[in-house]
Amino acid sequence: MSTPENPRGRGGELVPKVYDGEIMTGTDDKAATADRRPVAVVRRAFIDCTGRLIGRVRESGRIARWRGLLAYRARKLPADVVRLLWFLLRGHGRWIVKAWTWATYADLRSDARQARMSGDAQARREAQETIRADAKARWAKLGIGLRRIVISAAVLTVVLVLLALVEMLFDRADMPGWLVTVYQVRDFGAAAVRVTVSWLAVLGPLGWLVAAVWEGRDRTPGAGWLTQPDRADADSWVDERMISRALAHLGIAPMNAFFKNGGELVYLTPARKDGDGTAARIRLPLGVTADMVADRRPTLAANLGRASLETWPTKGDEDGVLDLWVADKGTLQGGAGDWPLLQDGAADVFDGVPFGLTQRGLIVNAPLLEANWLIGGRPGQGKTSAMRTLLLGAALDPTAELWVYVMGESPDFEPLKPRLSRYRMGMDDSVAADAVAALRDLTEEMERRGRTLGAQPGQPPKVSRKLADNPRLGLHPLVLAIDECHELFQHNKHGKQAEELAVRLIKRGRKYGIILLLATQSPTKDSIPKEITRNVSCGVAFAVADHIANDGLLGAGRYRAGIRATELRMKTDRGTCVAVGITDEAWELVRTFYVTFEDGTDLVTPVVARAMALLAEHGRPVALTAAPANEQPAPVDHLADIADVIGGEKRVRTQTVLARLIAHNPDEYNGWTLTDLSAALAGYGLTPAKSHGVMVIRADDAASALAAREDGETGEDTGSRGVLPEAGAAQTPPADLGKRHKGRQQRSRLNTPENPGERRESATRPDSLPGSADDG
Ligand SMILES: Nc1ncnc2c1ncn2[C@@H]1O[C@H](COP(=O)(O)OP(=O)(O)OP(=O)(O)O)[C@@H](O)[C@H]1O
Repeated sequence: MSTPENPRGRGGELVPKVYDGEIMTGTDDKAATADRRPVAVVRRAFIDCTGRLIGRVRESGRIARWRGLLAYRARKLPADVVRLLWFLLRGHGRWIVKAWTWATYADLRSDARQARMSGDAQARREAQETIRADAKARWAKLGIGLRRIVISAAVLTVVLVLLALVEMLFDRADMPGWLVTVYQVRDFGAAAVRVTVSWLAVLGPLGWLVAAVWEGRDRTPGAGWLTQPDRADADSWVDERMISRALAHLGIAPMNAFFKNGGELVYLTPARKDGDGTAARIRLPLGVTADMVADRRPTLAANLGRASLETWPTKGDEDGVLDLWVADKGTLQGGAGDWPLLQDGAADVFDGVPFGLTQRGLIVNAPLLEANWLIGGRPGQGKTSAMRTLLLGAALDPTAELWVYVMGESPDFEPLKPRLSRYRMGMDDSVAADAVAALRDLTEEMERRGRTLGAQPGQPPKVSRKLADNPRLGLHPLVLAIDECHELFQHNKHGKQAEELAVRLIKRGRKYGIILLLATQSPTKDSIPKEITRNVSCGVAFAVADHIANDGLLGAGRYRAGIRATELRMKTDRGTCVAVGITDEAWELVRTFYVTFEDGTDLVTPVVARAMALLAEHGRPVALTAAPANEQPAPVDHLADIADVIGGEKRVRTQTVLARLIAHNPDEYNGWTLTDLSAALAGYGLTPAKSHGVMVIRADDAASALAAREDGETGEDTGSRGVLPEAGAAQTPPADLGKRHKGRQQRSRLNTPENPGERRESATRPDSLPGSADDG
């Protein structure tokens, strides 16, 4: 080995310098082989082992972290000591306050004060009585405790003095056995007390100090400050302490006061990992509501070191309960990935179809059965794609039938065409007319399904998978999707009807496997009827401009409750939506799956091809519901309707008849005027008559016209049943009219119970209505 003075070793070779305390890991082999004495061998082995150990220690990241942590705490030691001293002082202060509160009944008096301030005399009286009763009880308890101690001490002293006197007079050897045992117990007790007292002299003050520091500790939960060197790991770590601190700096006055007075937040659910983030449920202090926190979302997000979109303060079960979900940093930026059914697989509409990934990183199986959807957002944010994904899912269920209406020029659904039994796209009125016809057909289909269900054994309350599988029943899932639906609801001619029919379907179609999917850019109260917004079960909002659009899609009060799609950024958050009703949670932040159909990439067509193959495999046609798209609805029988609305009355004012007709069949009669009614009556050879100065339609006349028409029809062949009679075609009714047309006959009979003969006569003279003698 060389020395600093002699860098050359014993053999004259150059060897590195060695300083005191340096561990020689790379010991010179030659030197090692040279010295084979046992001491030198052991020394070399020791050096070798420790060297390796240190090397390993250096490699271990965990230990390195601990070393870093300890070094950090060592640096912080002076500050920690000051902090502990402060806790010690504050602990004593808090004890004094507690003792004072106890002695002066400050707690009880504050109840009384609150009652007085709220002007509740009864509560105040009760609080004062409680003070009196409680105060007595408190001191009484103290007195009883003290008395017990004094009595016990006196008894013990007497016993000990007696024992000492007896021990002075008698030798222990002469004492009876039981007395000796008593002395032994006394001696043992005395020894125990001595030991305890000697320990207490040391442990007592120490315990006192610890208890005082504990009492004076920071009341914010968690002991993160002990181990958390800095906020470098705040990306994935949100604990109660961080949340409390973030809430304490929101600038909400009652919250500030609460923290200033040493208040502690109650964590109904402590911060815990929840998917790709952290969730906590917090009871807020007096005077603070969850809405107030939601309103300060950007500040809260900044305090937690997150983006606004990653911070979700929402209202819990009550206004004073805050549900907070904070995403792990950056996790919401990635897309949802490939749609699970993109390459293979089928879907079952009864189980839902894959729609997207929630903030918890779970796949949402979107409910379609017993659900209706309203999807909205600003242009280009992913509404149509989301609707298409839902339809693609439904297409992979061979029992589902799909109808699509696009109220604009857009090719988004073109590739689905082979799988759609009804499809119209465009901006012209005929598309709106067809969409309304589809809604009307669906309402009729709904009635039919109601009857079919009612006829099933056990009268099942709703369509089940088993019933849907039976093609003869026609109870399969039927999905109607309308893209840009605001164009339809705002249509000057068809809008009103569309609204009424859609509302009826949404309210009642649920049980019958009829599903409505609506997408819109414009979810305002003018463009989407309120009844629709109120009744859809699944609301989906992509980025929206304001709280009106937000609540239009997600339901009233959602914005205030912190469920806000306004936080979603145009473009940046394209494909991400806030949804309600699609899971059991109050809301979900969903990154929707995207099945590409743009820029020459078409992943939709292969899925549709698979859907077609599935249909073929199950032997199911594309169109299962009877009415083909171009079928004209049966013409409305105006005469029958007029007779119907006259009901059991002898005559009814023309205005009333018109109003009743509109109520009876708004689709047909909305927009009719008295002139239209007169024209229709004239078509049957009827003219309104004057009675008591007003124009009326007589029940007799209507019945006669009907009877005359029926009579004429019996002579015709069946192919002409729908043809309306000519004006002059009213003929004498046959004598057996009542027998063959029970419903009409009953109505006629009710119309003129007192004079059936006259009725028959008047029916022979349809042109004699004005000024008819029977009006008197
Ligand atoms: N889930 C998604 N993931 C990624 N990109 C998406 C997603 N959804 C939509 N996009 C992108 O956004 C574009 C617009 O989508 P889409 O046509 O569905 O929007 P929109 O809201 O219906 O627009 P508009 O109101 O103009 O009809 C798509 O072409 C696609 O590039």
